[in-house]
Amino acid sequence: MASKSVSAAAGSRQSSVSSTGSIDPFSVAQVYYGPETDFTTHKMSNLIRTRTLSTVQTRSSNNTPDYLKSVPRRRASQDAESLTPRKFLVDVNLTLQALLESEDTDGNMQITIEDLGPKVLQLGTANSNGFNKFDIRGTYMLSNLLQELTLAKEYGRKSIILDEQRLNENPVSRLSRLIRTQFWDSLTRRIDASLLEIIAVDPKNRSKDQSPRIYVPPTEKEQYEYYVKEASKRPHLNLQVEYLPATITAEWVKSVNEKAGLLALAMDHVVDEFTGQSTLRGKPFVVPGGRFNELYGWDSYMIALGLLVDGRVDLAKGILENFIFEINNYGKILNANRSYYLCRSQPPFLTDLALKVYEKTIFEPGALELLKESFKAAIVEYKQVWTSPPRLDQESGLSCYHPDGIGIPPETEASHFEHLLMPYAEKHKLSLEDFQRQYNDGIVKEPALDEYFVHDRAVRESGHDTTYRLEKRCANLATIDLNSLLYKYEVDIAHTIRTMFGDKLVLHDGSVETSASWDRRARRRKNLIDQYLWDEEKGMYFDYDIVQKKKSDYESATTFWAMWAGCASPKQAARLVSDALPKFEEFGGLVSGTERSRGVIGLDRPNRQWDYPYGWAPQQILAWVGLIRYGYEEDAERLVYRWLYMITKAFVDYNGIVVEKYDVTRPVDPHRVDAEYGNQGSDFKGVAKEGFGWVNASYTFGLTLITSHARRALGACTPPGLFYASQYSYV
Ligand SMILES: OC[C@H]1O[C@H](O[C@H]2O[C@H](CO)[C@@H](O)[C@H](O)[C@H]2O)[C@H](O)[C@@H](O)[C@@H]1O
Ligand SMILES: [Ca+2]
Repeated sequence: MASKSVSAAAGSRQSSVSSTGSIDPFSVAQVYYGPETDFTTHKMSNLIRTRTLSTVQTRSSNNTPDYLKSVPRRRASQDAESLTPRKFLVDVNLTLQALLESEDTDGNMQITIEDLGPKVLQLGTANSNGFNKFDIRGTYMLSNLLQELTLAKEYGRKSIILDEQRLNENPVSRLSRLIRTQFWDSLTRRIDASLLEIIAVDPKNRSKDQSPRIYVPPTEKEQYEYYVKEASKRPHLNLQVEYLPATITAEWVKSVNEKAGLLALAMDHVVDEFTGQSTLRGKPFVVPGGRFNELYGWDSYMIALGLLVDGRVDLAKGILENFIFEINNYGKILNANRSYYLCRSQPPFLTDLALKVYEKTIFEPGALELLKESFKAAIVEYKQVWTSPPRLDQESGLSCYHPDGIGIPPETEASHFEHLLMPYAEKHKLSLEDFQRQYNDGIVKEPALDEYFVHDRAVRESGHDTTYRLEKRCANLATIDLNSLLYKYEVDIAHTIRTMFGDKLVLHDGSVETSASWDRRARRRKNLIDQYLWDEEKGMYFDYDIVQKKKSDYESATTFWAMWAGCASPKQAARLVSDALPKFEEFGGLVSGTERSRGVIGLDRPNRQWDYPYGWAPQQILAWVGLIRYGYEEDAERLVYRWLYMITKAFVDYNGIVVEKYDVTRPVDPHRVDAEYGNQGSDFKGVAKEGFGWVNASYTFGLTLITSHARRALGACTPPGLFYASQYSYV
């Protein structure tokens, strides 16, 4: 590990105050509301004065605050005609109070289209010393005002000069700017002392023992000593540092469910800039957000796509290095790095991530070495996780999601299994809580439940937790999703070994890999996918049930993953576009599964979040890339537009909201999802600071796939039907 010196903050933050004292109206909150721009402490008249100033008023009124008395002001009458952007002089607390009182009529600390206020508030201009008033009108501007005031208050500001441009910014520019300059930073974590207070927090942990805990692999002695030392420096944290056993079994994982903890990740040796001593620093990564405050498997891949567009290669690389660490120390890329996820993985995307990071770092020292380490790790993961028992179905040669584990997944929301477990609790005359404990401890035996949880854990490994597609049978399904991803691994490994490593890659155990065997694996898997998963009559792929020995009939948007991976023939791709796509295309993009496949829902059969009518970012991204790969650019662009429109519209109408998933059939409030644990990302007061990882990424990435014309239409919130009707007569 190379020595680096510790730098203070994440790379994207720069001062936006120029030498003349003027501030970029779109600078990050930290700068915009930071001490540099505080005109009450600095005499920064340029912050207030607009450049068109022609006549200066020197007279101060009696109620002019002291800090403004020396400030030159423009002739009041010019404000109304000014072509230059306005600046407002705002008393933060008073304005915030007035704004919430009149506009947040439902009292949820957000200003949305559901609030019934007058939708107008006056602000005084800075040049007139607040005398000339202008209307701030409409939900979008008022909610932006709420967001800005909330931030200003958090930065301790009592008064601010606020650029009108910050309130009426094009929503596409605003959202992509916030993602780029703020959301990624808010979601960035590293596992080390600098962030322990934040990263140790686990809203999913319901165990009695709530002490923060970190588990360290037995071979990482240096990390262990580091954490022990850091824990002793922070006794208030009560951080428990523990070694993991050399062999991790399902029994052991279950045994620590009441002592849940973080799992250590990759670290660098660095020189502490304050002490000059060598120390460790965690490699950064980005969490999904909401209740998900750890490094996730497939979320991270999607997030990395956005990071790479936004120039945050450091973070994408950190994710990659942490994945390699996980494979080398935990045997797999984990569902996420908490103890209760130790037996479980998630959909694999490592080879594609490694190639994308390599493309962006090609001229950096160590780039090829990192690519090599990534591919060595991917081969180990492929062989030991995805194509070994119990995940490999020997008979078909295809793979299934099928993690190990015992008992009830402890990370789920408390009520998730109530409906399922209540009859068992009644049968054993136990309270629900006692039944759960006794069942987990093996005191009461219920083989049917054991079987249920094998599949439930598999559902969670699939990332599609939960859906009627997979319930009660996931471990028996050779899914089109997983097998497409494994095909992509095989193709990537063959190609990379051949073109980058002289057709020879020596693994850590000394074994040698060449491209030929990976070419063969890919060819074989394509044949198996055609044989077991392709339905010629329906023109799409389905999952294959290895026990019932027949295809499932659930229509899932994962059918398009075959196009992403490149394992569909051009003819199959054409059928997917003509026959399957119309089944999934909804107002806001692709729906996870069709309504017909989901079936009737009701009190006894509640909605599942990965079923109709919900749409998820990874489904959109993989389909877009797949469609483009086969030349269906128009279809891809239309789907991108639908998805981005839905996100933008919710962002505009609902106080800057960006959530985990959307109801793609609802044009008005698509963020409203109450299935399972609700929607992550919606629970904020005043201002959203994180969005949600993969949705942020889908936005950033999606914008690279549409024309500038479409981007302009999006900024004007032009509904998809209207936008495409203006372009193509057939829509
Ligand atoms: O706690 C319930 C489940 O939550 C996770 O699943 C959901 O969020 C993940 C993070 O965004 C995402 O990867 C997954 O696709 C979502 O369904 C977690 O992964 C599950 O294991 C967990 O049981
Ligand atoms: Ca409200």
